[in-house]
Amino acid sequence: MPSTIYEPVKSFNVPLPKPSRVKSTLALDESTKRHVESSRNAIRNLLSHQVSDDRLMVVVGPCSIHDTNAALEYASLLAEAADKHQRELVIIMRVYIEKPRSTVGWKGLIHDPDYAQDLENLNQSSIPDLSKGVYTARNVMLEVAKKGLPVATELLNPLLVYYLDDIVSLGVIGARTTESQTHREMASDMPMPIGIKNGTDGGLKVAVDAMKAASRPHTVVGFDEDSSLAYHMSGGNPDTFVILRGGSQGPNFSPKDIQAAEAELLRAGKKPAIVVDCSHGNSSKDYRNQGAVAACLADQIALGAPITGVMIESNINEGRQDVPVKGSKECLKYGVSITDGCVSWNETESILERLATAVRQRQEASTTSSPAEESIPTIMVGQSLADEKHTVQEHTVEVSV
Ligand SMILES: O=C[C@H](O)[C@H](O)COP(=O)(O)O
Ligand SMILES: C=C(OP(=O)(O)O)C(=O)O
Repeated sequence: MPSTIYEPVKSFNVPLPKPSRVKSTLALDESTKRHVESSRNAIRNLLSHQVSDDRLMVVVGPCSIHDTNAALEYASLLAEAADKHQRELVIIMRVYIEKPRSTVGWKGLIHDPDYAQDLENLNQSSIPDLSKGVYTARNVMLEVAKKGLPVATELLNPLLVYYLDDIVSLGVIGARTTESQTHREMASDMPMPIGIKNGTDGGLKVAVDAMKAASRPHTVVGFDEDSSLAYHMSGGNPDTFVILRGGSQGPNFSPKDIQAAEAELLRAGKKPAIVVDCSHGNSSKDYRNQGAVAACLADQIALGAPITGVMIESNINEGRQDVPVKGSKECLKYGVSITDGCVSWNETESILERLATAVRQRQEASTTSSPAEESIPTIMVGQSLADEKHTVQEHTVEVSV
C-alpha cells in the first residue's frame, strides 16, 4: 500500500452527511425492521438460555468487506445455509466495515470505500472518501438484511455507529477496544446485543469488566435525532456476552478454558453466555486452523458444554491477499480477504454441517436425559468435559501467538 494514502492532511475538513439524512435516504422498510427486531430477540433468547431455543449462534463471514458484489454473493450462499440449518443454528453474517489495526493499515470500507475497488482507475493516493463510505457501508448491510440474514459488525468508531445502529442485529466490541470507556458507554447505549472480545493478551477480566460497565447507564456524547452533537443518559445494556478469541498467551477454546470462563462469569453475577472465535488468537492467525478449532468446539457442544455460539472468518475463496499497488499488472482475486485469512465457502459448509450435527446430538441428549441430570448446574458439565482430554486432543492446534 502506498504510504501517501495515510499521510496526514493539514487544514483539511470535509463535512460528513448527517446520520439522519443517510438513514432516511437508505431507510429500512417495514419487513426489514421486523427482521432486525426479531433477530435481536432470537439472539437475546440464546444468551439467556431459553429452553424454548437450544440452537447455536454462528457469527460467520468475511474478516472485512471490501468488494460489495462479492459480499452479496457470499450473503446469498449463507442465506441458503441459514435456511438449511435453521433448526440447529442461528446464523448471523459478519458484515465488518471497520477494522481495528494493531498499528496502521486499511481501516475498512466505511473509511475508504474505493481502496480495493477499481484498481485500474483508482488513484490510491487520493484522500479516502468517508462520505461515500457511510452510504456504501449502510447499503451493503441493508442488502444483507434484505436477504434475511442478521448483520453482525464491530462497533469501532462511536460516531460512525450512528449511521448503522438501526440495521445491526449483533454488535461486537473488539479485543483492542474492550478496555475503552468510550466503547463501554457506546455498548450501554446500543439497542442490540453486544459481544465483547477478551483482550489481545487473552485476559478475560477486561471483557467481564466491560460487561459490568455496559450494563449500567452512562452519559453518552453523540448525535440527537437532528444529528446535532448532544449528550444523553444511556439505558444500560443487559444483553452482553463474552467472545473468547485467544491472545498472545495462547488459545482459549479448550474445555478447561470454557469452564474457567463460565466460572468467572458466574462469580461476576453474569449469565454464562460464551461465544468462541475460531480465528484470531485461537487459530494463531492462520485460517487453516479454524476448521480444527471448530471441530473441537463441536465435540464440546455435543457433550453439552456451555457454548452459546461460534465465530468463523470465512469468504468465498480461502486465504488472504495484499491489494496490488496502482500500476502493477497484478489483479485482485475475487472473493478473497484483504485483511485476515478466511476459510473458503466449501470449508464453511462443512464446518456448519459439523456444528449442526453437534447441536442435534446435544438436543437429543437433553430430551433423553433424566430430570435429575438436567438440573446439574452447567459449571458441573464444564468440569466433566475438562476431564475428557481425549475428546479435544486430536483437534488441538499448535498456537504460537
Ligand atoms: O480481524 C482483523 C485483524 O486481526 C485486526 O484488524 C488486526 O489486524 P492487524 O494486526 O493486521 O492490524
Ligand atoms: C478484529 C477482530 O477481532 P479481534 O478484536 O478479536 O482482533 C475481528 O473479529 O475482525
